[in-house]
Amino acid sequence: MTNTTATAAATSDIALPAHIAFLGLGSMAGAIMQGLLATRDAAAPPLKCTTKSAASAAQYEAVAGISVTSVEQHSEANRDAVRQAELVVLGVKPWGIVETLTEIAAELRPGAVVVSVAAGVPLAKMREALRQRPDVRLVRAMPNTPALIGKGVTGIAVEHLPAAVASGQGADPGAQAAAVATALFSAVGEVVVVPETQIDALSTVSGSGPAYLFWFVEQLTAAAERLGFEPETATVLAQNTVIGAAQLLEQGSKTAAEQRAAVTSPNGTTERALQAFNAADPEAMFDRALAAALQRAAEIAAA
Ligand SMILES: NC(=O)C1=CN([C@@H]2O[C@H](COP(=O)(O)OP(=O)(O)OC[C@H]3O[C@@H](n4cnc5c(N)ncnc54)[C@H](O)[C@@H]3O)[C@@H](O)[C@H]2O)C=CC1
Ligand SMILES: O=C(O)[C@@H]1CCC=N1
Repeated sequence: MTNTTATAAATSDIALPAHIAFLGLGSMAGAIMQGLLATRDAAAPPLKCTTKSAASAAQYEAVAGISVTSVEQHSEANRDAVRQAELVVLGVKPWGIVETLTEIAAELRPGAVVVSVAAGVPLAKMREALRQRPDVRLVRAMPNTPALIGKGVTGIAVEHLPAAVASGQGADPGAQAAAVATALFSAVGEVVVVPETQIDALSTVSGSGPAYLFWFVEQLTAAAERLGFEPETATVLAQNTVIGAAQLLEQGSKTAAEQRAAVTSPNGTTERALQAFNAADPEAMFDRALAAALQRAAEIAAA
C-alpha cells in the first residue's frame, strides 16, 4: 500500500499471520475482510468468519477465500473459528464485545492477538473478560469503511500490560501486537498508532468521518433539487463533485486549503457561498458534533 502520509502513518515489518478469524461480518468487519481478500494470496488459508444470522452468512456464500458460519446455525461457530487463529478481529457491536470475549476465552490459540474495532469499549474492559488469558494480546482499533477499497484510515491502540504479566511474554508484547494489527490494517489503508486515551477522539474524526461526507453529499443533492434540478441530475452534480475533489486531494500536490483557494476567485461566486457557510459558525458546529460523538463513546464505555 502506498504510504502518502509517511510522517503520521505506521508501517509494519511483521507479515500478517496466516490464520485469521473475523467474528461478526457487518458493515465494518465486512469491509476490512473484503479489502484484505483483495490483497491476499489465493493459496492462503481461508479467513474464518462468523455472523449472527444464517441470512447474513448466506450473503457471503459465493465469496472465495473465506468460510462463513452463523451462530444461529451452529452455536459453536465463534469458538470453532478462533481455535487456530493467530489473529482474531471482533466486528460485533460494542455491547457484544465482552460477551463474545467471554465465549471464546478458553478456545483462543496461545499468544493470539485479538483486535476489537468497537467504538467506546476500553481495553481494560476487554482484559477483564480475558483475565484468565494473559498470553492473549489485545488491540483496540478504529477503522473506517473505505477499508473496503484499500483506502481506509485506522487508529490502533495497544494495552499496557502490568510488568508482571508482560515479563512472562518476551520483549514487548504490546509492540508485537501493534505490529500484527498494523500489518492487518495497512493492507486496507493507512494506520496511525495512538495512545488509548485518543482512540475515541480519533473515532469522531476518521471512524465516523465517511458518514459526514455522505451527509454532505445528501445535503448538496437536496439543495440542488431545491434549485430546480431533477433528482438524477442533482445526484450527478453533488456526488461527482465530491468524488473528483477527493481525487484531487489524493493526488497530493495541494492541501485542502490550497485546493479551496484554487476554486475561490477573489470577489467571485464561491467566495460568497463560503462567506454564507462561515456565517453559520462551522467551527462551533464541528466542535459540537465531535463532542457529541465523544460523549456517546463515554456512555458506551460506562454501560
Ligand atoms: N460501521 C462503521 O463505519 C464502523 C463501525 N465500527 C465498529 O464496528 C462494529 C460493528 O459495527 P457495524 O459493522 O457497523 O455493525 P453491523 O451490525 O453491520 O455488524 C455487526 C455484525 O456482528 C454480527 N454478530 C452479532 N452478534 C454476533 C455473534 N454473537 N457472533 C458473531 N457475529 C455476531 C452480525 O451478524 C453482523 O455481521 C461496532 O462495534 C462499531 O463500533 C468501527 C468503525 C467504523
Ligand atoms: O457509529 C458508530 O458507533 C461507529 C463507530 C465509528 C463509526 N461508526
